[in-house]
Amino acid sequence: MRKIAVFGAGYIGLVTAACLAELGHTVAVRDIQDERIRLLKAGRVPIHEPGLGELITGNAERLTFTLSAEEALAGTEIVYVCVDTPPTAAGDADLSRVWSVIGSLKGAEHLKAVVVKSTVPVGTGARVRAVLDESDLAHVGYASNPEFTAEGQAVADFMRPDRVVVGASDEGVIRLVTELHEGVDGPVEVMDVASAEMVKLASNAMLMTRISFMNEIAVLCELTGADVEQVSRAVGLDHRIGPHFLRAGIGWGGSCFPKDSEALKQLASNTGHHTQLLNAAIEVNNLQKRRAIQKLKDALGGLGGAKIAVLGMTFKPGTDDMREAPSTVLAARLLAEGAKVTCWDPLAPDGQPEPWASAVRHGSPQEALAGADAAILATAWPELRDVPWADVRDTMRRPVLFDGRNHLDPATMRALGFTYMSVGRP
Ligand SMILES: NC(=O)c1ccc[n+]([C@@H]2O[C@H](COP(=O)([O-])OP(=O)(O)OC[C@H]3O[C@@H](n4cnc5c(N)ncnc54)[C@H](O)[C@@H]3O)[C@@H](O)[C@H]2O)c1
Ligand SMILES: O=c1ccn([C@@H]2O[C@H](COP(=O)(O)OP(=O)(O)O[C@H]3O[C@H](CO)[C@@H](O)[C@H](O)[C@H]3O)[C@@H](O)[C@H]2O)c(=O)[nH]1
Repeated sequence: MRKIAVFGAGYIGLVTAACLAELGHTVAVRDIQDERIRLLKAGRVPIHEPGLGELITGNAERLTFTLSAEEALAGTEIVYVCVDTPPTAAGDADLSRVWSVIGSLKGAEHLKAVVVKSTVPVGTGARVRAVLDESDLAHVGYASNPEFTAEGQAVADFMRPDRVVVGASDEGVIRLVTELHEGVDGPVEVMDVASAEMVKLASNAMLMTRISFMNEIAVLCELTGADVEQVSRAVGLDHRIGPHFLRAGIGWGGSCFPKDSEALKQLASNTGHHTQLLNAAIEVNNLQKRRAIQKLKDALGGLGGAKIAVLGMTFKPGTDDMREAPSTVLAARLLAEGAKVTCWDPLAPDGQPEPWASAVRHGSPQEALAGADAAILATAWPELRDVPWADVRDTMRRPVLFDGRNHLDPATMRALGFTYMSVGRP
C-alpha cells in the first residue's frame, strides 16, 4: 500500500482521496482554503456527493487533511494533482493552480510520481515534465490519469469506471499508477501522455455533441410535429448509437462541459484550427436557453412585470453544484426582460451571486409558484414530479409551465389545465 498526497479537496480531490483510502492507501489531502480543511478535520464534508461522507468516515485512520504542502508531502511517494482548472479571460484552461502545486513539490524526498487528474490542455504533461527535469525532481515520474466521474455518482464511477486511462512513458510510473487501481472494477488503458490528455477532452466533447445534436433534432421535431422523446429513445436503441446523453432539454451546463468545450476550442484556435463541429455544439447549447425564454415570452405576451418561478437551480439533479448552471442564464435573461424571479432548489447553496441575488428563493416549489404568471422547470429534480400540480394551478396567476427537461407528462399537465410547453414534444 502506498502513501499518497492529493492536492485539492474539491469534488475530484475528495472523491479520489476517499476512494484511494478505501482501497487501502494512506492519503494526505492538502487544500489552500482554511474553511474547507477546518470542516474536513471536524469530520464534515464541504460538498454534496452521495457516499462520500461514509467513505471519509470509514477510512478516517488512513485520511488526513492539511493546509500545509510540506505536511502532506512528508513520506509521500505519489502526488495526485486535483486542483481546479477554470477558464482564463481568453477561454484557455488556467493552469496557475497546477503550476503552484508543481512549485510546492521541491525537496519532496520520497516522491516517485506526479499524477495529474485535473483536466488540462494537451501538451501540459510535456510542459510539467520539462519543469521537473530542470529541478531536483528530474528522477520523479509523470502520469496523466484523467477523471471521468460525473457529479452525483462520482464514488460509484471511481470504483466501477468504464475505463481508467493512464498516460505515461515510464514503465515504473505505469506500473505504480496501475497498481494503485487494484480493487477498482474497470479496465486500465495505457497510452502516451498527450493521448491521455486528449481522451478526456474528446470524451466530454463527444457527450456534449450528442446532447446538442438531439437538441437540434428537438427543434426539427417542433417544426414537423414529431416527438423528440420517442425519437431519441428509438435512435438510442441502435446498438451503434446507444441510449446515453440523448436527452433533449435546455442544454448542458456544469463545472466541466462549458469550460472544457471552450478550452478545447481555444486549444485548436491557438494553432489556427477552427473546430466546426464543436463550435456548432456550443452554439446549439446556448440557443436552447434563449429559445426557452422566447417561448415564455410568446405564451405570456411579454415578460415585463411578470412573476416567473424557476424550479431547480443546480446544473443537474443530485448535486449542489451551481457552476455554469443553465438555470442561471434563464434567471439572468428573465430579469433582463423585466420579469420578477422566484426560485426553488433542494441543494443549491445559499447566498448565490447575481442573478440569483435579485431573485426570491423559497423553501418549496409550491411557495415559489404561488402567484406566478409562469414557471420554468430547469433541473429535473425527482421532487418536481411529486408537486400537487392540481392544487398549485389554483395558486398561480396563470398556469403556464415551460418544462425545460421534459420531466413531466404533457397529457397529465394539460388535463390539469396547464398551458404546458416542453422541448421537442407536441
Ligand atoms: N467536478 C467534476 O465532476 C470533475 C470531473 C472530472 C474532472 N474534473 C476536473 O478536475 C479538476 C478539479 O475539479 P473540481 O470540480 O474538483 O474542482 P473544485 O473547485 O471543486 O476543487 C479544486 C480544489 O483545489 C483547491 N486548490 C487550488 N489550488 C490549490 C493548491 N495549490 N494546493 C491545494 N489545493 C488547491 C481549491 O481550493 C479547491 O478546493 C478540474 O480540472 C476539473 O476540470 C472535474
Ligand atoms: O442526455 C443528457 C445528459 C446530460 N445533460 C446535461 O449535461 C450536463 C452535464 O451532465 P453530466 O455529464 O451528467 O454531469 P457532469 O458531472 O458535468 O459530468 C460530465 O463532466 C465530467 C467532468 O469532466 C466528466 O468527468 C463526466 O464524464 C461528464 O459526464 C447537465 O447540465 C445535464 O443536465 C443533458 O442535457 N442531456
